[in-house]
Amino acid sequence: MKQESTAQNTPPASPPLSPAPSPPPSPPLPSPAQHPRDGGDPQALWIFGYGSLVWRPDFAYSDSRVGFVRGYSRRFWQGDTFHRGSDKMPGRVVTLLEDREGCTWGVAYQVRGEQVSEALKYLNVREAVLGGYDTKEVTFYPQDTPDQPLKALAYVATPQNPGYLGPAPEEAIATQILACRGFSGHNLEYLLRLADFMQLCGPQAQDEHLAAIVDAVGTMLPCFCPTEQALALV
Ligand SMILES: N[C@@H](CCC(=O)N[C@@H](CS)C(=O)NCC(=O)O)C(=O)O
Repeated sequence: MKQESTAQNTPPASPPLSPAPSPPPSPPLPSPAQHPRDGGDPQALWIFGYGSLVWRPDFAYSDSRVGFVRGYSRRFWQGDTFHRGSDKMPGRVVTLLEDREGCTWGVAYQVRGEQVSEALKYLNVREAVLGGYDTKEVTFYPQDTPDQPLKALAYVATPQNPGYLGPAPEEAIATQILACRGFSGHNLEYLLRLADFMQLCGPQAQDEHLAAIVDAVGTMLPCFCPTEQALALV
């Protein structure tokens, strides 16, 4: 899918200002030599999104492709106390787990010229400072041209970051998602928007971990829905 960005003229939204505690010092931005360049255009960079970035990149880009990376599985194993949770009730967002058999679908965005520094500056705050993610080079396979893979930059939350929660039963993850919200919205929205994206990718794009959490949420939701009596009090 080749999309002309509608975001080219809209400034990237920055995370909402909030009385959140002052974030830790920003980790150094990847230097131009450090991040993968698009072989075709030395001024271009591809950024791979596989969580909130698939529906809310919020930075200007010149092109985008739906596709996948091999050797990684997506897991709701990163805690989040800003965007989809709080210090008292951290939400769960996704990261990439190295997995030889794994395949993770998402969207790669091409940034060019001045878009590169703007995107990296914005994502450094949203992903690294506020989210605990590090950058990693991955090989991205566009859905339409899997024989022409691209080098891309991905933001990955490793087990060494303080927000990392690690594995839990999908039912426990679903309960946490149903209960949490942050400055970017409810954690359930995060889950369902990602599930919607995967639906759009078609039957070849499977994510059993994501599907199990969505199923668990569907089973539990009636318990979280207000009863008639509770609605009568509204
Ligand atoms: N790095 C992954 C995950 C990104 C992600 O979900 N990051 C959180 C930071 S904790 C975020 O940006 N959340 C914004 C939101 O939830 O709308 C991606 O490429 O999409």
